[in-house]
Amino acid sequence: MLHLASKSPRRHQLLQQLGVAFDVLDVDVPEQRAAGETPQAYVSRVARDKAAAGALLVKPGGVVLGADTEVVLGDDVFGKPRDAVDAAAMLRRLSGRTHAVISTVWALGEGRQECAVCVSQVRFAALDENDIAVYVATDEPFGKAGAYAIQGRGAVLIEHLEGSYSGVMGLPLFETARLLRGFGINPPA
Ligand SMILES: Cc1cn([C@H]2C[C@H](O)[C@@H](COP(=O)(O)OP(=O)(O)OP(=O)(O)O)O2)c(=O)[nH]c1=O
Repeated sequence: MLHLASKSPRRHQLLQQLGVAFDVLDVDVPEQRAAGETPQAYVSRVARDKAAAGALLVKPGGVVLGADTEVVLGDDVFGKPRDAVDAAAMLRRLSGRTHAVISTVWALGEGRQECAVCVSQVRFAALDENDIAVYVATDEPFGKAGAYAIQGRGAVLIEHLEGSYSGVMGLPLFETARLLRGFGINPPA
């Protein structure tokens, strides 16, 4: 049995796209970057913690997926904004620049643990204060790493994407499908 340890409706929707049967586990793990932790190491640790928290809830023999997505600019990691001021500050930093979106997925099964990493580059258009205020007022930035959603109105902010659309949205499907095959779960082609 496959389990997705995630509260993110985007991840549920993306995993459904693969056509595999799964259920959803409600897990809550702290997302706090440790001093000196690289962005890649942080994303991987949080994704693994989610999968490990889920693994405590399931019967032996199951496979648990956990994922984490963060927006990274230089050494700064932008998670989900705390409030509207934080969201506007993130969008101001992303304006007119290229940032990375790192999505890591861990799969934990009996006697087997594997992870996949997906890094995409996203170039934002130059935004003025009005663009930022209008977008924040849509409420879309909340609950999204970096305060935007590629799958929503945020699409109009993105000049260029190099990488994986599903990875930016929260669950890189090519990498996840490959990971699952290693656990004997074969998404139908
Ligand atoms: C960049 C970007 C992120 N996001 C979302 C995906 C994730 O839900 C969220 C990043 O936060 P995460 O901490 O990765 O995930 P989450 O807290 O929403 O869900 P869970 O930990 O329970 O699995 O940002 C989008 O929906 N679109 C985007 O374009």
